[in-house]
Amino acid sequence: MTRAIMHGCNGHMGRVITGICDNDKDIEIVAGVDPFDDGHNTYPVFSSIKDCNIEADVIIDFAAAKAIDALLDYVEEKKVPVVVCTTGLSDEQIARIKDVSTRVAVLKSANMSLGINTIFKLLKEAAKVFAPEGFDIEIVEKHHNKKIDAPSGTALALADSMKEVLDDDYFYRYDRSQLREKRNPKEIGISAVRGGTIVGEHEVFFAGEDEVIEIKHTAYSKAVFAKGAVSAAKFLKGKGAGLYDMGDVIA
Ligand SMILES: NC(=O)C1=CN([C@@H]2O[C@H](COP(=O)(O)OP(=O)(O)OC[C@H]3O[C@@H](n4cnc5c(N)ncnc54)[C@H](OP(=O)(O)O)[C@@H]3O)[C@@H](O)[C@H]2O)C=CC1
Ligand SMILES: O=C(O)C1=N[C@H](C(=O)O)C[C@H](O)C1
Repeated sequence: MTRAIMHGCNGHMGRVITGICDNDKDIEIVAGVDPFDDGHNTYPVFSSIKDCNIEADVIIDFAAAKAIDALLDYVEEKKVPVVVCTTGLSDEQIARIKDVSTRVAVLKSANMSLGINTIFKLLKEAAKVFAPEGFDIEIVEKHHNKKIDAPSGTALALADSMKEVLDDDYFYRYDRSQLREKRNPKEIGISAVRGGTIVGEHEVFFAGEDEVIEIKHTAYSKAVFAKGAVSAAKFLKGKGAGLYDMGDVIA
């Protein structure tokens, strides 16, 4: 049995994960953390992670970038492994996660779905074939109108996965509105659409002369992310210090 703390328990993802754990005998949410609590949870809820006095094997985090520093303080102090799913983190926060992972197990992933984590591998192969042939690379992501960060963490991770196998001079272009020049062949364009209740769509285009390859992932419910996060929490229980990702869980 994995005992988990749900960080961001009253948010959209926290609620879906709570529902999944209610029907899974191998994991139990023993406490939640969220600034606002309407008392609907069956577990105790703390308004701040620093006040949480319940022991657990792992923390599942779907909260907000502004909450990450206090979360990492707690992880360091209690030496409790953490699955970090929150996106929109600063470069400093990402650097701190790497540092903390030298002392505690941390699994960080901008997208917990099987589909996106498989696409990371496919994109590396595709980029190796199409980029040297002069194909332009563009990413378009679409999300609901409640999303705070743009572009999505997944779009950045998709770009990063390709950049690993491309020449160093490739760079990310988020906005062309001030440009009056042709597209730079070394840019990876990343565009964000926000509207309605779109759960999450990511599309990567390799656009060449007279042919276009499109690789697309569509999430139809938040359950795809929640199931991945629950698997990741079970995986991380008892793990030694290190920086893990969903590739380790799926492998
Ligand atoms: N890796 C992945 O696969 C996925 C990642 N995400 C990411 O997860 C994050 C959460 O998404 P979602 O659930 O949709 O967002 P929500 O805004 O619905 O939920 C976040 C919850 O965290 C709460 N919160 C804010 N500050 C703190 C704090 N200091 N401590 C604890 N909880 C806090 C919020 O409270 P309040 O509303 O009062 O501020 C809210 O209840 C986002 O960054 C999103 O991009 C989402 C889906 C999949
Ligand atoms: O905020 C969301 O909803 C999502 N955020 C993640 C991201 O920023 O990539 C993952 C998923 O697409 C849903």
